[in-house]
Amino acid sequence: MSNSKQAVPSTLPLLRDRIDSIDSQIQLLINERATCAQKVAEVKLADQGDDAVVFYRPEREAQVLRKVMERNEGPLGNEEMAKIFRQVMSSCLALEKPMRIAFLGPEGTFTQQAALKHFGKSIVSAPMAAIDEVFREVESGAANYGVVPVENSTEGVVNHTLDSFRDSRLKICGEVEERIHHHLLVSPNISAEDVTHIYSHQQSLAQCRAWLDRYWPHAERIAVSSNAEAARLAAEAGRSGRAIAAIAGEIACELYGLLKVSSNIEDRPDNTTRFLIVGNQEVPPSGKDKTSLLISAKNEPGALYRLLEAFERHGVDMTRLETRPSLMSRWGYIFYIDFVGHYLDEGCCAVIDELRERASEVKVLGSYPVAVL
Ligand SMILES: O=C(O)C(=O)C[C@]1(C(=O)O)C=C[C@@H](O)C=C1
Repeated sequence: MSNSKQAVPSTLPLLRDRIDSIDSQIQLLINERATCAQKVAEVKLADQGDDAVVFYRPEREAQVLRKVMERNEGPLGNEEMAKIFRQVMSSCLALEKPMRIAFLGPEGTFTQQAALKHFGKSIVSAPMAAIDEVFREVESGAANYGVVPVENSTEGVVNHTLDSFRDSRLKICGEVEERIHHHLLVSPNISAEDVTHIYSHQQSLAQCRAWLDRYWPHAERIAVSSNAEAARLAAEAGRSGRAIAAIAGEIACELYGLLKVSSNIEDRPDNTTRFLIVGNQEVPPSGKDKTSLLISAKNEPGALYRLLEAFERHGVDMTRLETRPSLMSRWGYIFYIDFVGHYLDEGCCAVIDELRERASEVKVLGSYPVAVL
């Protein structure tokens, strides 16, 4: 084993020898860990059987990554170290069973970026044209899990995602938050000075409006179906010598071989989107969880108050309340509520039991680990 107390060599060749020695130890340990993961898969198969076996364990992954961050002593930062272990676990899970993850496409969207952040890069990611198609792909078993956007700090909730839970039996198995950084991108053989049109999704054009007004006031802004589509169009135009630019993220930049003219051009530096992981499994407690509910309130005076009062009385911290038309009656509404804790926790269980008496419908969408990365 490497002894970190040894005197650190001072010459480049000796330092590189030391790095080679450490690398060989790391490589042995990673393969030892992967062998353990293979044994875990055998135990899971023996315990659960071929049809019911669930290899992906979100609660365990969250616990592993939290421990990594808690014991980290640097110089690498906690998040950087957790990302390394995220990929190690992704590779180990792929050894147990390769995961096919459906996401709101096309290739290059922030949702794909979020899927790779949450599951690591050893997955097969499948782009879907719409959010309900992501749900259907997972419900049919064609994908193991799905990743969909649920809210953005600038634009608010994604209604299509909330509405998809009304009729779906899928459970929320996790969440991931992605800082949304927009970049101005052009094809490598295009000069930025020649750009006359800037393509992006309407939301992204809106999120970069002040920057565009200041630095590119004369460029025409063209809204397209997604940032990834804008990046594809910029790459395609570049091949025929047409000077158009795209506003898109890192993954689209890499995917379509574009160059960054300007980075992080979003007007609000805290621009963040939260994504949900949906699947066919309930997740056991991880020690730091949240729960999402769908509730149909009775159409009577004080109905909403009585629902919310139960949380306060049981000391359960409600973190989100969204309203959507119920579609069951013209002015009926359903409520999406997030709260801190797992539905199996005593206080949360008591609240849910009371809600079932006070509401016309209570659907537990899932309890899942609070986002770690
Ligand atoms: O502990 C398990 O259940 C494992 O399968 C091992 C492991 C890991 O690499 O740590 C891999 C995949 C799971 O999603 C969780 C953890």
